[in-house]
Amino acid sequence: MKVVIGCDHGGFELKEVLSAHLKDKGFDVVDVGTYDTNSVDYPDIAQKACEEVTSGRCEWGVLICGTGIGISIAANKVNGIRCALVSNEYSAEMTKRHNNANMVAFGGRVTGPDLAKHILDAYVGAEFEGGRHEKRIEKISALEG
Ligand SMILES: O=C(CO)[C@H](O)[C@H](O)[C@H](O)COP(=O)(O)O
Repeated sequence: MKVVIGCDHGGFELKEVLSAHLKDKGFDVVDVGTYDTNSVDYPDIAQKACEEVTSGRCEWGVLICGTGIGISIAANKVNGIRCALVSNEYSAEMTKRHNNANMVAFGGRVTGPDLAKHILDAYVGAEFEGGRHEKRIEKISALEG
């Protein structure tokens, strides 16, 4: 399965860790940058990564900035993207089960690499439940511009 990963300079180190982790788990990882710690603007990276998902080229994606806040705010402006900022395993699991989030965001300056890998695994291992949650997601989509 193809997935996308992207980060700004504040998320670069964690992106390298999570990208390698996803590859170890057998994912085909599309890395849209950034590729070093030079300063970049997270909305540009969010836009590139979201295009991979909304186009259907990638099934879902991971975004990382310093806190995960800016890049998740930017991603959630893109029609069709439901990006959850996750800092614990329960939320990561539930955002797949209830929100069918197609992107998850991390704070590279907030969440350590080992915890981040566990959180990502919780998201990857969960399934969307459908049912009553479908209608709620439809209502989220109806809010899109
Ligand atoms: O968007 C953010 C804050 O919500 C991210 O943490 C950014 O990575 C951060 O703002 C970048 O800050 P910097 O001082 O330019 O490194």
